[in-house]
Amino acid sequence: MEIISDKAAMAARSEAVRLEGKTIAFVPTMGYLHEGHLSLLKKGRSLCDYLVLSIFVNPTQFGPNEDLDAYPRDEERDQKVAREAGVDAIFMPNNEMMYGPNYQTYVALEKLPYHLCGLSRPVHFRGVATVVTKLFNIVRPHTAIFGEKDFQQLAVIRQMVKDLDFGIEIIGGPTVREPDGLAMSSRNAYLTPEQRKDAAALYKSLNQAQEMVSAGEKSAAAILEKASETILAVPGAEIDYAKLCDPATLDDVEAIAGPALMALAVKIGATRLIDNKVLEP
Ligand SMILES: Nc1ncnc2c1ncn2[C@@H]1O[C@H](COP(=O)(O)OP(=O)(O)OP(=O)(O)O)[C@@H](O)[C@H]1O
Ligand SMILES: CC(C)(CO)[C@@H](O)C(=O)[O-]
Ligand code: BAL
Repeated sequence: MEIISDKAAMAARSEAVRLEGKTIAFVPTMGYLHEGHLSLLKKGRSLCDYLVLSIFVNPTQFGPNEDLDAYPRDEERDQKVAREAGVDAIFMPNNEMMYGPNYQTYVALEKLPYHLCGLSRPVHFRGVATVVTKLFNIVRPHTAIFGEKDFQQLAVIRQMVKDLDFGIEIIGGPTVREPDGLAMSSRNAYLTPEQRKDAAALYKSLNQAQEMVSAGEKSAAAILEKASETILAVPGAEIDYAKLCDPATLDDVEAIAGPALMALAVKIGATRLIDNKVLEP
């Protein structure tokens, strides 16, 4: 496994792999790897000849009062885990390599970011779309894999790849969960043991919503009221949003008439967690 921090070296490696007629799968991450990331790496490994993992905590997708500086990091452990997962190259640039002096170009979508996480994190998706564009141009993958836990991010990337003709196949991987249902996330490391137990309320509320829909409930308001009740039973929980929306446009849905995305962002103490489930009538 190669560890590459220089973008020209990464581009040259990808070019050499392509010239050999091999295919490249790419899993972009911010590191502090867990089983969710591993499931994406496994998918990539099975799909292509050469597997690239990137680890870069991208400053442009964090707002001024967010957790950029606190974001958990463990390079040594990540490298060990990546080697065991069969990664061929880790691309881990630094901020100067990605955003040099006088940096001034950004990629912004006009509709999808104006929903869900984009409302509470106004610069977030512009930062994600920009860094993923840069990573795609450096790594030049045939296929890239993203987690469904970040449902809106996956939608943004699919739209961007289609609109800008990237010619990269985008694959979504299902959310990997802890035994109590909590979606795995690097940010789970911020939770105290008590908060960690309480955090299972997000998954519980998604399942309750599916049960209501399966029992014939159509009203989004009724479903979301029950979800709020379950989540707010947790001491110190604060709902950033709890929404039912169209999985394609992310527009709000008032009555369930087909598959609907239930999306949650909840602060447990200082930690903001997201989760989602597509509810099937
Ligand atoms: N539990 C999970 N199951 C499947 N994929 C996941 C899971 N958690 C994260 N991913 C995916 O891994 C990729 C890298 O995500 P990232 O490094 O931000 O991890 P994270 O654990 O989501 O961190 P954060 O705490 O910032 O949300 C993204 O495509 C993300 O959707
Ligand atoms: C896609 C990504 C690596 C871009 O920084 C990040 O948003 C993430 O880890 O989901
Ligand atoms: N997994 C999304 C990265 C972020 O929250 O910034």
